[in-house]
Amino acid sequence: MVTQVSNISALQDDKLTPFSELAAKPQIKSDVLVRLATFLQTTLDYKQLLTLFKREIASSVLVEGIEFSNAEHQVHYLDGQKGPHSCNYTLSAQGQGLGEITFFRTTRFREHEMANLEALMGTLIYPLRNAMRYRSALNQAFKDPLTGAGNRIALNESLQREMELAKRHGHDLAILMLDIDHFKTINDRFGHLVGDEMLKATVNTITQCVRQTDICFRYGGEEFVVILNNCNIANARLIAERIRMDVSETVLQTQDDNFLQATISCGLSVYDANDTLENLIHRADIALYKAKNSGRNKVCVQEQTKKEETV
Ligand SMILES: Nc1nc2c(ncn2[C@@H]2O[C@H](COP(=O)(O)OP(=O)(O)OP(=O)(O)O)[C@@H](O)[C@H]2O)c(=O)[nH]1
Repeated sequence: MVTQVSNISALQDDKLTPFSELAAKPQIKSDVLVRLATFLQTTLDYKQLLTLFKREIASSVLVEGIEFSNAEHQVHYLDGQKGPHSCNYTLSAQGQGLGEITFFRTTRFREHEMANLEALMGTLIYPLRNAMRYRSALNQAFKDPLTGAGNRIALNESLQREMELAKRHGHDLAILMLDIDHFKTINDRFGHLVGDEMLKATVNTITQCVRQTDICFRYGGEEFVVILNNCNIANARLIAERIRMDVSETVLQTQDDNFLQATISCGLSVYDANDTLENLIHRADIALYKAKNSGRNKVCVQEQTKKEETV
């Protein structure tokens, strides 16, 4: 299989500076570029943007697949098919890296087609930069700035979506509500900054104990919720136990060389098709209350039947 990869070129702003001299000159009429630029201003969604771009350039250059990746924004997207021939570009705007874009197709890209492609890409740079900025702003709006965990808005959105998916596909879904034990004492003895460090360390430990698709949210001060999708009660208990153990074994070294260890109490509830978001959270909250009242550093379950049990 022959793979054609063009020399990687740095596309800066709307100007392309290829490492190798391309003899061919672009043959794109200015009205095509204006039309394309106008189209690309209609969305801030990078996936839509790339789909639009692929569709709109079809009359100038046939492209069967576009792959875009941006490590900083954790974006990797393929529109269409990968083919045996490809040309790849590193994109940047005003010195800011925008990621890599690769065009694929079954037949070889001719030099004049690459020249056209590069001219067309000039219209993509700023809309793509805006789309990346928008994505970053959206992500920030859903994050707790201290710990990096999702915030309450993100929790509500994600849990609602996961509940709908679980209902539609008959998947299991469980949530954990976790609360650091005697956190007030840590704040009182060592100060709020150390308390903050403890919150961050706890989120780190929690996220290391779960799959990437299971997301951790800060529910309140020192309270967190983890959504465990595709997870039945037995597995949810195991995960909750693992988090409880790992948190109790994590040692936080303060700047004054104090070594702190915290424990966590956990309430678990499992989604039932008749549940509302509030019900599901409420049951996890009741289970957490039970764990606190029965000595802390424990995992408790609150089932739909209102039967409570300790792991
Ligand atoms: N450092 C820090 N402390 C916080 C933050 N948000 C809430 N808190 C503190 O968290 C503490 C919570 O205390 P309590 O609700 O009494 O709970 P607790 O001391 O953990 O006791 P139990 O939950 O019953 O084990 C309070 O002292 C809050 O001020 C924060 O962002 N940073």
